[in-house]
Amino acid sequence: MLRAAPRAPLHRLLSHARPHLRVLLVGGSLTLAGGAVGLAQPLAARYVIDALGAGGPLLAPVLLLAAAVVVGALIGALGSFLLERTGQGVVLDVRRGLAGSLVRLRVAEVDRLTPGDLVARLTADTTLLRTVTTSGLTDLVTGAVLLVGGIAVMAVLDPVLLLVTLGMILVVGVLMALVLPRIGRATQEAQAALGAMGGRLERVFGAFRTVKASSAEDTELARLDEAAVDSWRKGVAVAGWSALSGTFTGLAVNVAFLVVLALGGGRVAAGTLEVSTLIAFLLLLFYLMQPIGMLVTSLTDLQAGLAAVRRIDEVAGLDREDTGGGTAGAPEAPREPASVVFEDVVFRYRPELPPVHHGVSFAASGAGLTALVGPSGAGKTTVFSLIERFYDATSGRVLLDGTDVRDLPLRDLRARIGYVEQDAPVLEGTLRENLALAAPDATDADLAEAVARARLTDLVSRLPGGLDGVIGHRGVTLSGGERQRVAIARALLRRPRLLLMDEATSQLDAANEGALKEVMMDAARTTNVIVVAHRLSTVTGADRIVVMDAGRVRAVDTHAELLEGDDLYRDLAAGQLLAPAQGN
Ligand SMILES: Nc1ncnc2c1ncn2[C@@H]1O[C@H](COP(=O)(O)OP(=O)(O)OP(=O)(O)O)[C@@H](O)[C@H]1O
Repeated sequence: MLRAAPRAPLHRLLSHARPHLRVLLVGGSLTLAGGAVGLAQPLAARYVIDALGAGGPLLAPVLLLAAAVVVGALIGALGSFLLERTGQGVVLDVRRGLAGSLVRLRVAEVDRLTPGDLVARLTADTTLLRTVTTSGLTDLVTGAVLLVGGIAVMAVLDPVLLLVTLGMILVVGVLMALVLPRIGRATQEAQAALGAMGGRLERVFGAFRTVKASSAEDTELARLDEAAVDSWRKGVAVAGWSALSGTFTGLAVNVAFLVVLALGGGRVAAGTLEVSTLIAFLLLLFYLMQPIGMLVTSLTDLQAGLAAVRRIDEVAGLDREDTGGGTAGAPEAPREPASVVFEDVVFRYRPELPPVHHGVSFAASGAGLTALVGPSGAGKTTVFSLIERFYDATSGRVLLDGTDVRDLPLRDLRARIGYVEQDAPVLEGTLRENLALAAPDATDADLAEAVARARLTDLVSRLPGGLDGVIGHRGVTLSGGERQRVAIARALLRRPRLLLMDEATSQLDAANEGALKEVMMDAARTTNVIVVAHRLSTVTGADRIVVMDAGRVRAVDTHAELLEGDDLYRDLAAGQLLAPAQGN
């Protein structure tokens, strides 16, 4: 679904760990030191056994052994705390970066993505990085160093028995080379399935009432279940491969132990090997299980981490908006009405789709009301999307105040505009938060003014908590008309120089419609207001009406002139009982 990231995943994984290099080095060194102290334990044990055999004083050897155990444990604990803390830091950094990328994605990218999958990338995939970028990396190094250290000590103790150990290590190495790529693949598939499950859940909650009303719970549940089972299956595969490698590693160590015991025991019986040396060797062999286990686990984690990095980096490769520069939200004085000009605009949503605009041209400047009317699908809402630069025109130009919108910093461009979407989305939170979304610095007086202008006073007095009353997820606790007016108040608070209003196709009763018309006419006295009108009754008094049909502008005129001169407009008006159709 998403493009692959440009850089090698291992490189990217290491780049996430790099800012924490110093703490990683300290944590890793402590783990290493803890391990080294552990490495000394078999030698201390040999010292105790020799002292026992010789009947010498025991206090010093026993104290040394106890110190090795306690100090090793303490150092190890501190090291692992530091690494875990760093791991959480890496996850925080990556989540921040990813959240920044997600929020700044271009609208066109979001059109083709599944939000649920993006959520999984931000939550589940980033979590996978916690271990791998810290203890995973340090365990890899520490495990390798300790393994080499252990082998060196073994070489000093007995080179023949060492050969048996090396054979065992070779078997484990070959095994890991076979298993690791499979673990990596299965992890990535498991994460993708988790993302798909998020997507399917979001599909259900995005249309929850429709799902219920359609009695579609069971079919939707089946889709969710399918994704859950898919993720489970891949997770089980990872568990299977991990268990297999763990078991074979354990088996290899045990076989090596038995062979060393048999060979060493024979040599002890023959008097060619000290019993203390054999015991020390066997202890070392078991001690080596720890670095070998570290290596196996960290390499397995590394596979999971690389899978997560691939999925996270796919988001980093998506197109983002450059919102930098500009003077966001800073009120400009005086706020003159902005002018809008469309110059022969051709636009297609995606290269493979046919154009939605086939050379749209019109101009709307100064204070006043411009209405865009036309049949469904004519391209009216798309006009707004191009002004806001949610998309860029394929050819032709969109000018705001005489400047091509592509040449304006996005923040500056959008700071001039108030936008009321057709379905007037309301965000979860309080009414105050919803209103101040586009104008965080709005004072109580500003809020009160916008509430009054958008005819929301009744709602504020009815809502428990007033302005601080909580509005449910997607505004479900509000009526359609209230949502529309909340969106209008939000747009007005921005003190826009251009107000774009996409009229709701439904939801408004006569009283609401009248209120909306008043708000619109009121705003049009000082602002350039462009409205996509589905009800012609809302715009009969507009200064100009732009009639669109199938991606083209048919006519621009007043209501009275259009009734006279434009067939389509006359039909639209007749359909809404505003004027008799031709021939009636
Ligand atoms: N994000 C999108 N991706 C692809 N095609 C789209 C997208 N949004 C709209 N379209 C298509 O573009 C065409 C014009 O849509 P637009 O929403 O501008 O029409 P409209 O005149 O506002 O319609 P309505 O009156 O029904 O709201 C439609 O055919 C629609 O299917």
